[in-house]
Amino acid sequence: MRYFTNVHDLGNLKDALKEAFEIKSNRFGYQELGKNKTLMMIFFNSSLRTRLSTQKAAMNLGMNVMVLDINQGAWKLETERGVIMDGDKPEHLLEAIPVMGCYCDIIGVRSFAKFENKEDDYQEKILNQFIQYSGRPVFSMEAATRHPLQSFADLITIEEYKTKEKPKVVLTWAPHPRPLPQAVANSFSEWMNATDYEFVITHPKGYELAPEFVGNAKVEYNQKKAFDGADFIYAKNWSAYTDPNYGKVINTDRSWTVDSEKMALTNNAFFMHCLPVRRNMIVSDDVIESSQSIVIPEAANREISAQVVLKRILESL
Ligand SMILES: CCC[C@H](NC(=O)CCC(=O)O)C(=O)O
Ligand SMILES: NC(=O)OP(=O)(O)O
Repeated sequence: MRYFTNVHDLGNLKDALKEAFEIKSNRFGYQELGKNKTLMMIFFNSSLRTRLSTQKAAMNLGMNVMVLDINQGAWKLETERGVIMDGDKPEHLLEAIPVMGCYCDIIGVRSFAKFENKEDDYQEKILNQFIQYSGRPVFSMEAATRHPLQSFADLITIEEYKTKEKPKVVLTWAPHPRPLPQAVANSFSEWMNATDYEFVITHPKGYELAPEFVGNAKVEYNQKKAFDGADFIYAKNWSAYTDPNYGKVINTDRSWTVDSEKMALTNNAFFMHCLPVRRNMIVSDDVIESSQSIVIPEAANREISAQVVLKRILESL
């Protein structure tokens, strides 16, 4: 595997899950693979889990790791071609990318949607320049439209906790004060649609995700109906996708916050969220602190999803 940007790059999901569970019980068993190999992690946006879990996964595999926060310490980067660079950006992405590629064997990139140009975001303009110009294998640490390391960890977690072969999984929108990317919701939907789970997406009107991510999911505008009989509740905020509201907050209705009254409608569902989470906006304190909340094991599985991906890329070098 040379690139990891979406669910299809992993191939057969059952095989990937088998490999994940094997690694989880033997995470230091492949240190020769990463010996004298360097991972470079490039962040255009903040991170805790991705930053720490991916570094840990690389160290488990015997790799060296370098981390670069583009907006702290590195030169501000011009990303538009043809621009006269007489402003506050001394370096162009088209030099910086191949230079970074000189110093490592594998590159991870985090570059959120900017909401300035929907086409640029949904064509993954930044991530694809790293793929095109770095000369190295590249994986996404959350790009404009997907967060595959998160979604793979989410799938591992559901497989660990499910009590039936085909659980009912509900992705629910919840309110947030800022315009957040659709990436986590898109990606979770893409991965859930690749399983044989019963998958439902619930959100207010106006928050429809792009059709290519909704796929065959059932869309239910009534959150309480969606929660009925659910085995897993996956909460996430996202900003509007459909024009003319792309990247906008069009609803902050706190009746969509996941609370214990709503969780009581479910089949004693587990609560999931990728974190970081805005308590009492997305979810009430008592729900995220309840015995049904699996957000910490979910975050712990980020080390495993990253290690499967890095191991497969190392094996292809
Ligand atoms: C893994 C999630 C990363 C990001 N989350 C945020 O940017 C949260 C920022 C905030 O709550 O102000 C998102 O929603 O895509
Ligand atoms: N879930 C996740 O990717 O967290 P960070 O943004 O903290 O990396």
